Amino acid sequence: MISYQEALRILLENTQPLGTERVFLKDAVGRVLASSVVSPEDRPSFDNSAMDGYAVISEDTEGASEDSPVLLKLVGEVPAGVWPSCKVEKKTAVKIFTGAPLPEGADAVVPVEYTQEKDGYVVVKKRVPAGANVRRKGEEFRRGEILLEEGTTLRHYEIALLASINVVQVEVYRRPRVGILSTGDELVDLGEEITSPSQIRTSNNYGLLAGVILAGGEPHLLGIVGDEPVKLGKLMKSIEEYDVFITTGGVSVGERDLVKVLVEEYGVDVKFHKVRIKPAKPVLFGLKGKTLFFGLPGNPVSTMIAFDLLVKPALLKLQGVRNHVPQIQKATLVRDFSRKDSERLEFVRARVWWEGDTFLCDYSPKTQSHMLTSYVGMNAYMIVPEGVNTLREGDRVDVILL
Ligand SMILES: Nc1nc2c(c(=O)[nH]1)N[C@H]1C(S)=C(S)[C@@H](COP(=O)(O)OP(=O)(O)OC[C@H]3O[C@@H](n4cnc5c(N)ncnc54)[C@H](O)[C@@H]3O)O[C@H]1N2
Ligand code: MOO
Repeated sequence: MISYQEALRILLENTQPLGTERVFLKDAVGRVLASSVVSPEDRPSFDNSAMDGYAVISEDTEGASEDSPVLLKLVGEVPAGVWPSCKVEKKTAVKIFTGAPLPEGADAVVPVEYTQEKDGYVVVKKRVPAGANVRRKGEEFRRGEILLEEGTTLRHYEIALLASINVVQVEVYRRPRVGILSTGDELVDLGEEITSPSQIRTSNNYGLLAGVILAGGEPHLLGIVGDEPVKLGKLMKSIEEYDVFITTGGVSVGERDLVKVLVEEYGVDVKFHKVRIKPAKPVLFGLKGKTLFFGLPGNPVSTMIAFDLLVKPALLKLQGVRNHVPQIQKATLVRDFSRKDSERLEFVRARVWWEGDTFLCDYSPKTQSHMLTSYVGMNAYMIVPEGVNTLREGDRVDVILL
């Protein structure tokens, strides 16, 4: 059985970014840039005021204070959006508003709070050095400068920046199309009637749907199949219509475990089956043509963990995200943890929080792989290394934020 690191390596080696497309900026939220964006202009594009106040020649304010103010003649006014028609000359000032272009001759702005207007003059009660409260042309960035690198995920900050340089459409990686299929004779879909006490409600396909959306993919629910070879065969033949195909259940060692048989019958080239992780040990990964095929274990927590640790990094890499591997942080454990079996790297649902300047970690009392409530109120996985049975209060532990 291979380690998680080895599984991740094999998976990412077989995962390459998808093609690209152009989308309108308003549809690009959460998408990943497929080419770097270069600025077509300087920002600011002209010298302008950072404050409401008076544009002045800084030297004219020399020595100005509350007790000995200086008097400057008011020669005009520039609101934002208007190009100044007046000039600032020695011993004069121009009334100016935030964002308005700095008139010729001025090199500083006195905020309105330190002034008083009187009979066509401004009383200046504070000295301002050259450049004070002025936003210089090109001080933020220059025309021709790379503003956003290829591989950047577009959050609201990047969308605002792109709008500010008039990017109407943007080149992004295609979203992965993800087929999601639940297998199991015992499963009953949402809203359908349970007709026998041995049946259970499906949750994996809906959990995966949500996970795929949050990871930037486009989920396609393919429903549930039990022991229905014709339906299953038809679905398995459609694998290559998707960039990623996920099944849940039937991947373990039981005689009735379908997926293992199916991958052979339908020509999935299996790259690994079983990883030394807990839960989700029986996870299977392979390729059918260019499609990434994941057989996730049926236990609901195992499905979620296999998704977070393997499927999600692949989805991110398919979209061109640079940092696609789960990021590990350190936290201080607040309570002893112990387990009997130490063969596998274990991912325990946990909660992390700051207390003063210490990042603390506690874990869910529910550690088993059929208990979805083990996620309730939790925001991290606490990682228990292979070969370790006990973690002590005060130990620094590895955590992955959910
Ligand atoms: N003899 C052994 N038995 C098992 C082993 C093993 O090594 N030897 N591994 C165990 C581990 S670990 C896991 S995880 C499970 C995974 O098994 P399968 O992937 O074959 O999953 P199923 O048997 O089909 O189902 C397991 C469990 O999950 C429930 N399930 C399935 N699909 C859904 C769904 N869509 N929504 C909600 N719950 C679902 C199913 O009813 C079962 O309770 O195998 C262990 N066995
Ligand atoms: O790996 Mo199973 O996922 O332990 O429950």
